[in-house]
Amino acid sequence: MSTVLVVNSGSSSLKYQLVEMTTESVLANGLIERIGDGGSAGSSKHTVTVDGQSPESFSSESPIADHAEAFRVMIDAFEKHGPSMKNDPPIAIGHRVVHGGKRFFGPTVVTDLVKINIEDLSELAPLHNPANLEGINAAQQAFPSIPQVAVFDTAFHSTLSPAAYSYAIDADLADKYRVRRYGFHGTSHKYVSGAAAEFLGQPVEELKIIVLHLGNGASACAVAGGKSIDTSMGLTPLEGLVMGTRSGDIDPAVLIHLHRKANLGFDELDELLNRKSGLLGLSGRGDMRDVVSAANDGDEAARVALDVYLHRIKHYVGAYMAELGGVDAIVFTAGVGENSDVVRAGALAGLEGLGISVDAELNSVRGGGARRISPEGSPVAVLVVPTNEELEIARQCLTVI
Ligand SMILES: Nc1ncnc2c1ncn2[C@@H]1O[C@H](COP(=O)(O)OP(=O)(O)O)[C@@H](O)[C@H]1O
Ligand SMILES: CC(=O)OP(=O)(O)O
Ligand SMILES: [Mg+2]
Repeated sequence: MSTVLVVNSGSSSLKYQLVEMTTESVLANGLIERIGDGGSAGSSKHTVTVDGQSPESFSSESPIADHAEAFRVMIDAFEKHGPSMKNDPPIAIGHRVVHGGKRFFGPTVVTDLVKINIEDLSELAPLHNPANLEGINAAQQAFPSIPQVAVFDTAFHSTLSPAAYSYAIDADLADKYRVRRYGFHGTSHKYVSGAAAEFLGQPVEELKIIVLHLGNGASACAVAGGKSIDTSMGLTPLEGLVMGTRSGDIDPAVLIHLHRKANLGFDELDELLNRKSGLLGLSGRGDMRDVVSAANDGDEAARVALDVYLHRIKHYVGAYMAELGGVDAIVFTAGVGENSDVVRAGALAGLEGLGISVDAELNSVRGGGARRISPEGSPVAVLVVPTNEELEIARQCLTVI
């Protein structure tokens, strides 16, 4: 049996999936949360699913100090509940790495030099790259003879033109300090645009698609003929759409103004824009479910937060239609995009003149796989396509080992 283990290490979590590659079926997956959160509760949560089943005994709560320990806990779970990694090891371990800078354009077998480069790029993705590297180190320790493969969020956007990726600042300074737009969530944008084309029964090479990845982090991507031509995140995963706690687009002069007038230093400004802005900053709630329910209850700040969030999405849809010269499909994905009918309807409201509309009944359907939510015969297909970054990472692993 050929399996690939996919590891997605977040700052405080480790998500994993064991995929059988001939059928692309998921043999087991799991989520370990609150790693290193040794505070008052002192417990981390581990949920495992094997063959689609998650009996009570598979979940456990006990403190997990770091990603190395989380990795051991995962291996133990495989030994206890199967499939055993020791008896039947995976042919590769694939890792999500968020920032690949200008060095990595495709899936890459991890060497010491690759690790040095990932570490070097940590300053451009401080919330993500250090955790990704910890996951790689833990996997190498546990399985020294299995190839580790890094799959970068930035890779899919390596097709951006200089017009799309350049900031209009001093060119020498930009070059020296690697300042340009890189884009993120590329593994998701690639998977989702491919799956959307498959759903429509048309070759992706012939389609113009706008993917709206709306999760905790959120980004839009214009995909022409299967290639990313523009995306809303930039040097770091901060630019673009409004997110749970990140501001997205902002006039850079706001920083200078707040530095001078409110006496905020750079670390405070970093913290402000990355962790205390977005939906949280506007309304005191970072989770879209809470924002929508508060807005429904008449909370004015929540209403404004939702409106700013929707306004920004619409702004990018219009921009990307212009860049693509039209659009065949607009695709919603990730936690908010897959689950919130309110966001989907609101983001595309009033665009009927551009051939874009959402059918209220189709939009209200919950769950399931890829589906169409635009009315029959509507010129632009509006779709919901669940993302599967793990499967895409597993597929890409096979291309390099
Ligand atoms: N029914 C829902 N309505 C609105 N938002 C939802 C719903 N279910 C999940 N979400 C949102 O999805 C987000 C998580 O998305 P996800 O793609 O899992 O994020 P990430 O991978 O970045 O952690 C949560 O912050 C939550 O706001
Ligand atoms: C790049 C990024 O923002 O990732 P996430 O949505 O997982 O935070
Ligand atoms: Mg995500």
